[in-house]
Amino acid sequence: MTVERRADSDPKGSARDRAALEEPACRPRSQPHGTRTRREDEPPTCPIRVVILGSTGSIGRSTLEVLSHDAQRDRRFELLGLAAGGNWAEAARQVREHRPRIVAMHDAQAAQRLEDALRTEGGPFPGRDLEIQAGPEAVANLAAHPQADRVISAIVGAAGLRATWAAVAAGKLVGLANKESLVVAGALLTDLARRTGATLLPVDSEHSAIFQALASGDTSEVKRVILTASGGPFRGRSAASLARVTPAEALRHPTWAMGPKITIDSATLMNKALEVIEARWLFDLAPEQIDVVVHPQSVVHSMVEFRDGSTLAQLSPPDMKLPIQYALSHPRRWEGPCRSIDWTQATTWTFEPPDREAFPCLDLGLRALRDGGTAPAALNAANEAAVSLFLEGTIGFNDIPRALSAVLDHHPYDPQPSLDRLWEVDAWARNEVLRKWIVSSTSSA
Ligand SMILES: NC(=O)C1=CN([C@@H]2O[C@H](COP(=O)(O)OP(=O)(O)OC[C@H]3O[C@@H](n4cnc5c(N)ncnc54)[C@H](OP(=O)(O)O)[C@@H]3O)[C@@H](O)[C@H]2O)C=CC1
Ligand SMILES: CC(=O)[C@@H](O)[C@H](O)COP(=O)(O)O
Ligand SMILES: [Mn+2]
Repeated sequence: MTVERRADSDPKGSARDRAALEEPACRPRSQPHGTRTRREDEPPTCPIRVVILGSTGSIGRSTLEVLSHDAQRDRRFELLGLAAGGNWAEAARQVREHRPRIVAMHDAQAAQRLEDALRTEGGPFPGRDLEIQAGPEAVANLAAHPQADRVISAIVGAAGLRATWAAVAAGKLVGLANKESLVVAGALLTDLARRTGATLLPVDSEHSAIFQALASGDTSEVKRVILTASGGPFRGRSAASLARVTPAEALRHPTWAMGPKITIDSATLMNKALEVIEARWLFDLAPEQIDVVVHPQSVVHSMVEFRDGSTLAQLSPPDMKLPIQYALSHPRRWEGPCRSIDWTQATTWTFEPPDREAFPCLDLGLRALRDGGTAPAALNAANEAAVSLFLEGTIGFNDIPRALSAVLDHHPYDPQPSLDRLWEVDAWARNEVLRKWIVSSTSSA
């Protein structure tokens, strides 16, 4: 019998069950951030009102699939609101199918197009059944909505920080996919969570795996965590052979279907660099306690090695709906749309060290983590700018790490930046990449 069933039949559960449910998010006994609140100590009260930030993206759409599956069975979730950037057509489709009460579009014109489309096509009627809001403040307000029980933060890039910040400031349970929030402002965001009682529940598959494996222990008992990396589409290739790879080739991820920015990050291994920094803040680990191993099958999502020599891992077929659902149901586990591993099939899982020469972004991330202060924010902004330039064909694949290295060498370092300072450095780094790399690519053309 599972803990879940016991707790259902006896609302108070056994002493052991109650202790299990009292484990706070991300730091089973000694929290890295967030103070334990009564809300976290208890199983979620249904229906759980959900807000999805970045609903039109890959994680956003997977979250809606989790909610759809639930709507046909258990009705444990209720969709309160959606936020997106500019894709009004997808937002309109989502509104018709999922009937949120609020939609916030970052782009004001997109909000108007959405409203026009819904008025002409029928369905939820703007102003009566549906509130449509526009602009970055509307997105942040939705993230902090008083009726939101859980907020899935899945806007891509540093652009997601403002809404993540608003949700954390409002003391929410935040399912965090937007790793860049922690990369840019990990110290400030986790400090804010500690003060407001907010909880960051990892959605990123590796961090969800670590979080799940940690349930049996305590971060003070952890020797190290090992993040798995697929190795991306160019695993096994030399640096020289990567010089002329195209965006289309880099977008062909071997195991995951994701948005374009994170897919390029996977190809450069920058995604793993960002994830090392994310793990540092989620689990309050020293940089030396975070390792990376390449596991091309993406079934073992990460491992925790404890002091006694035991290693625990979390395994499942590669499908983001599982960590998303766990961030929505934690501390419970519910039936959902994900299948489990088929143990009747002969299979081989392999592990190998990452190639740090061909993929220098990994070590650039470690360098930024060790430097601390503004370094990770500068690195992240430079990466966002460089990935955009690569995707539009302006720079080559190997120019991405070159651009990041140049920004780390020259950025105006501040060891203890305020949030405003971090935004200044973010703008400086983007500008630096555009200035230097666009000028050099046009002069060499
Ligand atoms: N995809 C995955 O499997 C995984 C993703 N992640 C992380 O989750 C986040 C989202 O990734 P993914 O879903 O792949 O990205 P996508 O590119 O697929 O989606 C990005 C979403 O962000 C929205 N958006 C962009 N800018 C803004 C803005 N300024 N205000 C409001 N919304 C905005 C987009 O809206 P619109 O399209 O309407 O403009 C879209 O809904 C990233 O941080 C990524 O690293 C982590 C682990 C796995
Ligand atoms: C699904 C997920 O969590 C991604 O961050 C994934 O890890 C990307 O794959 P890589 O391991 O190739 O970076
Ligand atoms: Mn990941």
